[in-house]
Amino acid sequence: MYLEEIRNEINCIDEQIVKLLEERMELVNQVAEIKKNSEVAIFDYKREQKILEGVASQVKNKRYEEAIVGTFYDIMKNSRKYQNKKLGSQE
Ligand SMILES: C=C(O[C@@H]1C=C(C(=O)O)C=C[C@H]1O)C(=O)O
Repeated sequence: MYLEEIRNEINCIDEQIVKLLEERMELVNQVAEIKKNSEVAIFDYKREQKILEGVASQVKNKRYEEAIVGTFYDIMKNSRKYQNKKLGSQE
């Protein structure tokens, strides 16, 4: 495949990822609403570790595992950043 063709495929995948990330953030926003009215902390280390372990076990090609797990780590870091901003925390 030529560079342009490969990049077009990447663009299609990116569109799907953006759509799914937006859906994920809608749910994160709902979680934040619940946290706002309770004592539940924004950061849940155990939950994040479980998610990362689950992601690692789903990756079929182990050459990509580090990159994909790292991506999910960043997704959750930004999810927390969003929640902290929404809830006005200094974290
Ligand atoms: C969304 C939550 O808040 C944080 C972000 C998470 C995520 O983006 O998946 C998971 C755990 C928490 O550290 C949650 O508590 O479920």
